[in-house]
Amino acid sequence: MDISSILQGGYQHPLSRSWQARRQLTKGMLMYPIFITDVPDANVEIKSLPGQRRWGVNRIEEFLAPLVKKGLSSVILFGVPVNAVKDGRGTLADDPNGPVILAIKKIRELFPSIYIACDVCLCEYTDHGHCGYLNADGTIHTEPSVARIAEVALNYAKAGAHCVAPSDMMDGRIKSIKRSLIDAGYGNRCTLMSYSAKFASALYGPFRDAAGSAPAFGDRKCYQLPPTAKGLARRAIQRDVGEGADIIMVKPALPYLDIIADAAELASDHPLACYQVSGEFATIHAGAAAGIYDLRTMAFESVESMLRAGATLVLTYFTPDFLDWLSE
Ligand SMILES: NCC(=O)CCC(=O)O
Ligand SMILES: [Zn+2]
Ligand SMILES: [Zn+2]
Repeated sequence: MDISSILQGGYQHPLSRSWQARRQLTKGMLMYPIFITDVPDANVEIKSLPGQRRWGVNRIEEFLAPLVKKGLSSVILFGVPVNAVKDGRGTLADDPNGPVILAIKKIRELFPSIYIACDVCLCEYTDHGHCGYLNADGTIHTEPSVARIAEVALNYAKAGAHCVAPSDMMDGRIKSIKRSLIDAGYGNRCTLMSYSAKFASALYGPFRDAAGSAPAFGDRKCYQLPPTAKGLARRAIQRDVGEGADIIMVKPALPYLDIIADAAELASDHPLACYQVSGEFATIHAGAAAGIYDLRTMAFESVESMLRAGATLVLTYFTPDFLDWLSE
């Protein structure tokens, strides 16, 4: 055989196979999405997300302590009001006695090593379930939405969040959040991670069930990106870099690897996150349960593909599993 034909000599050993990766999955790249409810003692199974639960603030220690021991380094918080009454402005989002603010303080106190990010959006807290304020005709009213989202983000920063991550997709919110963080003295104390390219995806189904955030009417297609929209995604990424985002995110992850690769090129000097969303996680579980593949092998393949595309940080419900698998 010709010299130039032979590749297999380069990956015949597990170690030389590991060198083929530009970037290896490590525990520090994993950010774990967690659901905190306003029922302080809650520990409730989320049926649509295998192994995931809604926790009350009083249960955070028992929930996180074993994971911290295994090397958990960061979480992203989602508040789930189940008792309180929602309104049009999402008052519950930054209620000083609401689940997110209380959880930030509790985690800072119990686990000072954990990096705490907070999802910032209004959909879990508004009576209409949309991510911003609405005009009478149901369209998004951008300016007051952005002002309110910036207010919520600042209140999370004041409570001690290391990172605020707006997922609402309102135009101009990155600039507005950055400005309000700086003006309040948090510019150098809080990271701004933008869900820059968040697509209107079928894969959020289990999350809406978990967080109670399904829109009461209509859909999110006028603010989340159309799945076909490579150009809009590239423009959103460039805009958010220009508006002061510290981290860029693409979401969902596996069906949008080309967008991750685009973001790696357009925001090459930024950390790049991707979110393996609820439907991706549930699908991998369902496929494994159906005997299509081995769960662990598929979980690694999915996340390693994201790293190959350019991600440096992965938000995933597989985090507890990876902490086990990466410890072996
Ligand atoms: N802001 C979070 C979502 O919109 C959904 C995430 C998921 O489906 O896991
Ligand atoms: Zn939302
Ligand atoms: Zn959301």
